[in-house]
Amino acid sequence: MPVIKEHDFAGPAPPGPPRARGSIDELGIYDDARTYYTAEERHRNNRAGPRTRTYSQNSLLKQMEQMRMHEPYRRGSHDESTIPHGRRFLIQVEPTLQSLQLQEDTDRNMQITIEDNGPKVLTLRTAASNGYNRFDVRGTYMLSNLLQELSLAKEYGRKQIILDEARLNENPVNRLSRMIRDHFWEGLTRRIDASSIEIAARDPKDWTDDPRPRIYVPRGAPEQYEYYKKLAEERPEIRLDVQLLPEKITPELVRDMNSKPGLLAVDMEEVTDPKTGEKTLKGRPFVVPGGRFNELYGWDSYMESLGLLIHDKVDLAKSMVLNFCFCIRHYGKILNATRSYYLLRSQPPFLTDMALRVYDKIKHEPGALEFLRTAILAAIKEYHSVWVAEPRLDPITGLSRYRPEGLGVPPETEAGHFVHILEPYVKKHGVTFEEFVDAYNNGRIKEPALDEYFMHDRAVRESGHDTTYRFEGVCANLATIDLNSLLFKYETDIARTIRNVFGDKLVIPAEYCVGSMTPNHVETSAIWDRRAKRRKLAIDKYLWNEAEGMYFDYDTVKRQQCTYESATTFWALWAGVSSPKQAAAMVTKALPRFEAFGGLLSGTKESRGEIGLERPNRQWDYPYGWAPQQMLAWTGLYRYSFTEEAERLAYKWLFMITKAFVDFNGVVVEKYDVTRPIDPHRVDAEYGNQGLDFKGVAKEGFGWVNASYVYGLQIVNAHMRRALGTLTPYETFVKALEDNRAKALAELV
Ligand SMILES: OC[C@H]1O[C@H](O[C@H]2O[C@H](CO)[C@@H](O)[C@H](O)[C@H]2O)[C@H](O)[C@@H](O)[C@@H]1O
Ligand SMILES: [Ca+2]
Repeated sequence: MPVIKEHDFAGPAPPGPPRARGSIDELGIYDDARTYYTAEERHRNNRAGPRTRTYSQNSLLKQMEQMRMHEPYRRGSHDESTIPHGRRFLIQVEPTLQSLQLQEDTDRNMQITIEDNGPKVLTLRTAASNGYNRFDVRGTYMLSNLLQELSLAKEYGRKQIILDEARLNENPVNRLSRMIRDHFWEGLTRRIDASSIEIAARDPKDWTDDPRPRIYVPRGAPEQYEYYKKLAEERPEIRLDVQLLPEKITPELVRDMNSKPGLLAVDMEEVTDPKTGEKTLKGRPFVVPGGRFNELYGWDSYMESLGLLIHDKVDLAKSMVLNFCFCIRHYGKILNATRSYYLLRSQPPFLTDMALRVYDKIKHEPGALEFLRTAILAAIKEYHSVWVAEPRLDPITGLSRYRPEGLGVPPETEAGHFVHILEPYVKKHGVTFEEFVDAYNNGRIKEPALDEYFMHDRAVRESGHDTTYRFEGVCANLATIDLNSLLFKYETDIARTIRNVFGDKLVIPAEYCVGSMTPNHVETSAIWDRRAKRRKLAIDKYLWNEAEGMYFDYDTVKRQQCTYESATTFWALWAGVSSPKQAAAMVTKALPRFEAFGGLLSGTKESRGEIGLERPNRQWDYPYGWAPQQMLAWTGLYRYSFTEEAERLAYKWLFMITKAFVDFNGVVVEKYDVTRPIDPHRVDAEYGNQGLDFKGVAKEGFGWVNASYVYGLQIVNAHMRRALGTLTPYETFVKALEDNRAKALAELV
């Protein structure tokens, strides 16, 4: 079986979203909303002269009905429907928005979806006729696009617009790709500096009575401390609280900081202020996941970077790598996310792959090599000090576990998440819930069984898979296939980079040394090759299950393999740790257990077990599917030349997302129920779904799902992409292919 070479893979060739090219592009029909709605000339009805109408599309009709008059009903005249790039409508924004909402948003959730019971038709007036002719806009998709366009037009202050029909009936694959490229990334980009600190500092998870903006600056960045202090003084109205982080970060310190949660500073660059000519600092931007997650996350960022790179937003992906290097330098690790309450834990590590993909795009630029050197050195430091050090390293197997430090109950979870766990203790101590949590967190009440529970809970959150019955009450003991695949990838990436980019010699400066390392010693690829080989042996020994044809976690305390079937088994393909034989076994035996309507399930139904009142659904279990699981599996399957399987899974995922986007007013959410064909975005486990809460038009989508969409479009072939644009279910698509093939064969004879 041919195995593709490391980093040859960046997904197959065709670019993600096609920018409409040729004359349609020159007309700017698919311009981003700002460009489209701020172009004065575009919205001036040059054909109208002084007669421009000011009534809403339906109001004249209503008046005539009231007067029992009949306006001659004219659908667009012949020449309008044959205009090369389609019909254009002359619309009065506010009144049309109002009648549209009143008539079509029947459940009043500020979205037009297949669940609304309106007539699903609205009459618009055409621009070419100066509003004299009318045309019906029909169906959920076009009407919801109209709602979105009008919402955007209103935001840009337009009273009247001339709207291209092509924006209403646009191929949904193109529209979603365009929304992601032109709107969602921007909506999710944050910068922690004077330009927008109040937006970046906002924390929807803040549980305190006074959720004011607060930033913690590490000791090693005094210039940043000065910068934020000055900013706070100059703009007292934002109430920015600037705190210097103590030198030593301990579990007690982090627990005590929970009464004052805040952002953690990330990297800044020195720039010259164009107004004053003076030197100042500028925050390095980053993308946040969205919804309640308004900070820089670990593995979300990696997934997001795959989408950003396809959209040529290389600087943003590069900036996120540099922010990670800053975190390793100042906080000792890539954090779960950059808030004070995440200081002690990390998330699944992807830094080497992320840095190499960025490097690949910038390697001809000055400074590219230094960028890669910094990132690889940071990854080496993180590898030694976080992932292969106690307590995460299991010295017996040589494998690693998620096992962060910490004290007490994680404060950022949704209220009520731990009630069922803590209730018995609350009763036992005869205090209120709040009193118990406070006493337990501060060590006045000791409960060793709870300590054990929360050690595992923290590990669950570090794993990124929070939460799942795979991990409950045991996570910190597990050598997981996910983490060990990722570390194998670090080892092989580092080996190859040292060998191929740095002439097989990498000097490790003092600031990157860990433990007994000698400053400025030289590392070659050999030691990293050996580490990778050792890990592969251990993975084969402890995690591979020949009979089942897949990998399982290994319980390092019970010294036995676990039985929970997790989609993370495919991460071994992504990392290249499997042999071709193992890969083939996984495709034949394991893949069918995880494949569902909308792509890959996180875990199998059998492994999750029965759920009920006492045992609620967990969001990383069956029947949910998550973007990172899909993206890693597609890449892994591709890597081992299982192209057809990768394409099929990508198609199913993309189809589900596109259909929800079309039927539910442009929604893109954090995760999907991949067994639910009609409304897969409905997920009520734990804190519910993120990305649903918008009025009129979605502005952000959700970071890693946005990325999975544009990345997935690179996995499927052109034929599939076209079929997705017409919302063809996978089975219909395959049937059509088979029919065509049979026909072609018959014609051959
Ligand atoms: O607030 C509860 C938990 O939320 C986060 O986890 C979820 O969102 C993250 C951001 O998209 C994602 O990385 C993670 O995989 C999700 O499960 C957070 O990471 C947890 O630490 C937190 O307790
Ligand atoms: Ca509605």
